[in-house]
Amino acid sequence: MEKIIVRGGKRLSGSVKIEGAKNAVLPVIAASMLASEGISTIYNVPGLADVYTINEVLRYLNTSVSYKNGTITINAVAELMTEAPFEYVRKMRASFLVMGPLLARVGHAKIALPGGCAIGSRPIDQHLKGFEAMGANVTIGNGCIEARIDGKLKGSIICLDFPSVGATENIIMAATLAKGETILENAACEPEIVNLAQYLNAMGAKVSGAGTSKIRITGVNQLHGAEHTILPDRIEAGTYMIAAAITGGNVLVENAEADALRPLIAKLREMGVEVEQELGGIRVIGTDHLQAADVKTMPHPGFPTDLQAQMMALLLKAAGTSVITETVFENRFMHVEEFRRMNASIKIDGRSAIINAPCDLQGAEVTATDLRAGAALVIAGLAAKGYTRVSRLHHIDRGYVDLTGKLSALGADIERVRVEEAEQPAAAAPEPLRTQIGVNPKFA
Ligand SMILES: CC(=O)N[C@H]1[C@@H](OP(=O)(O)OP(=O)(O)OC[C@H]2O[C@@H](n3ccc(=O)[nH]c3=O)[C@H](O)[C@@H]2O)O[C@H](CO)[C@@H](O)[C@@H]1O
Ligand SMILES: C=C(OP(=O)(O)O)C(=O)O
Repeated sequence: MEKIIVRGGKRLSGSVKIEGAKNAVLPVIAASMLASEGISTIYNVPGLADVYTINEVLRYLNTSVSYKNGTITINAVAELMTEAPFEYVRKMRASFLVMGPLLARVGHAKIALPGGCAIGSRPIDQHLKGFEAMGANVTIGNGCIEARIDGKLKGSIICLDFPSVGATENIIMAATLAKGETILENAACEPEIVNLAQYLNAMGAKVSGAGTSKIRITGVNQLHGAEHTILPDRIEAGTYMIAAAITGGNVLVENAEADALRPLIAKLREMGVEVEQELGGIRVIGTDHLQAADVKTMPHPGFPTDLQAQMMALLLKAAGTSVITETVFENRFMHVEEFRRMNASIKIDGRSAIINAPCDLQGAEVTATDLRAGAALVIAGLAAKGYTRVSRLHHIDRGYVDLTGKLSALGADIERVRVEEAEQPAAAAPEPLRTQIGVNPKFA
């Protein structure tokens, strides 16, 4: 197995380039299956494990996908298969995004229950509610979800209980080929949804209102392949901004878009970090006097849950008491236990983490419990005394292209090494799959 080994104490400086967004490219690749004519070309595609996984899912469904130098070409013209098996889907929850396109184009989809990060119960009831409102018959059994419609889906008015990103994307994709108009209310407003809608419209769809909570989709008869560029990854950008801040560094985060990062920028400034928009990116200049701040994660345009763990790492170095409240996922504090190994003082009270800082962070043997937790531990390691060794790197590889190389180029003392199995910490037991259907307790 591999580990990242980081020795804290270096100030980061220079510039780092941000890749295309994982959370934008996954739905875009899934949406490509809607094109019964022509080829799609997708630019600025990051070389991430999740991208390879969704490409494999599409290939299994009889779509031709090729990926070279950051560009994917997809030909989905052949007759599609409609069943996505467990061995692909379990790796990545976003595989479930093929359900909307399959249902719209072929009228049938049978998908194994999706996997994902160990960040709590992640039901898919809102996706299914949308498909059912459009006339699909949905059944669940033997670890699979099957949806079927005789003829075409029908446009409908759908109001989500919660602005779910995945449900919004799946329902928009399903509605593009439905008969009539679909109105989606309480829709998620994330920039990745705007990016998806732009692609769908380039394919011939009629989607308006993406980026607001009310999205209107008028069904069309057929969609065709199109060219599309993936927007920069705001979460990767935010991760490097926080890494720069925790080291008191001076880093230009190239391609980062300030509009998509407003809540993080506001919090960094509140903590005393200098953040400037420059031509070509965002510059972050750290301070040796970080101030405590309270953070509450929310759907966009609130503070993103995907930056919560990294922000916690930064708050461990800020003077005073900070409170982080996680409202999006019910169990996204798995990194707290790992931070405690690094001498962090954090108390959990329900959905809040109370941080007493500044902590005298010390390097330790830690485990990436999920994707962003992994990045956060590396960030904490940049500011800790001595060596921090992070294991379970497959989580980090889902969402970061060459995290070690990019941090090293900024001056961090960091390397990724292969270690013998016998040296693995006892904690490296296989992970249980934590996905379930049903109603999120918060909606019950
Ligand atoms: C591939 C991708 O884009 N992943 C992102 C997407 O995940 P994802 O699309 O899975 O996240 P959702 O917005 O759907 O989930 C948000 C909350 O709603 C709940 N929920 C969701 C759907 C549903 O049918 N029922 C239900 O109860 C979830 O359990 C969670 O508590 O948005 C999350 C929230 O910004 C991000 O953390 C993920 O990085
Ligand atoms: C939770 C995340 O991703 P996913 O929804 O793909 O598990 C993430 O990107 O932080």
